[in-house]
Amino acid sequence: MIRYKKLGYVALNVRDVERSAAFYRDVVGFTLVESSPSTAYLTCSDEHHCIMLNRSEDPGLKRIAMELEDINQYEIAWNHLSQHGYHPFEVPIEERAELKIGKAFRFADPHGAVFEFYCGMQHRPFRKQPHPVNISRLGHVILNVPNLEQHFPFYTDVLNFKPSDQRFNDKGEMSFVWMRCFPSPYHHSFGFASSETLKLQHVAFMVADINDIGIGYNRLLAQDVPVVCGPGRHYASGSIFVYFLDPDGLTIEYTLGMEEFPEVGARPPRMLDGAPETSDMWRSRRDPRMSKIGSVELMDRTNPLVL
Ligand SMILES: CC(C)c1ccc(C(=O)O)c(O)c1O
Ligand SMILES: [Fe+2]
Repeated sequence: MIRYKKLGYVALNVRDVERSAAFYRDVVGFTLVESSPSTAYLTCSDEHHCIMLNRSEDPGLKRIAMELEDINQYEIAWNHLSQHGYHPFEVPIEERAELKIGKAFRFADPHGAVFEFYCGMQHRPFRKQPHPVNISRLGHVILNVPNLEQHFPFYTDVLNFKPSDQRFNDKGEMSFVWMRCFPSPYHHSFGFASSETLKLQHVAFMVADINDIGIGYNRLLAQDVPVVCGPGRHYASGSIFVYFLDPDGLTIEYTLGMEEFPEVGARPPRMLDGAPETSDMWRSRRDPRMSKIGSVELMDRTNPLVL
């Protein structure tokens, strides 16, 4: 089965790369590594990037990139996906050189969303730029997806994601699942919400301590950034959160603290209640603009190399 190091980076489509790069650097707390009118790379560690911004008229998710545990996983993952009828294709060396990543391939999940699996990213011998909010890592990506229950086995059996918790509706259908990319310990790197349409619901960044939540929240308010929910506390992972909107209206979450799972002997997934307290034990108000914007770019099957 496929083994991962982590959720590696998220590629977002934004209308104005320069505007968004400045927002993610100055407001959110990332270090800007490289920027052009078409693409920007930002980081929160000594790796080259954990966010890539791509110019597009349709803001949302371009792709999700997972770092495999090691080079041995490349062939294992390639073969496994091929055997299950998903058709991986290699990322050409010129593009890998731009992305500063090792061997990599891409494929589309059952909804058409683009995943990239790569082996290692260049490290930079620089410290990150000091910022009042200390972001420690890319946390998770949540997608709204149609036919969740039907496609759930793709994420468990093919991708080897493990469910940490699930929620069911009154009809007994799965309405939400939080999943970790094995053997990453974090409660979830992905969440899938049952929905009529495919959409990026939000992207979360983990911060270092409670002061980052408080300082970050007050900075968002002071800079007139729409805070759309929180501060609050999730029941599932136990994390403390604040959600806000980026310049395109994409929903971003600062999150702190998350249950961690051992590789062996992890607790089974829980069935969680559908009450609002499951989402937020503190019951903070949710702004209707939350998670309204966020297209998911689909795999261009006619010309995969342009992705
Ligand atoms: C309300 C959203 C979908 C949600 C719920 C729970 C958690 C968590 O337990 O960490 C999240 O991160 C969420 O974004
Ligand atoms: Fe979240």
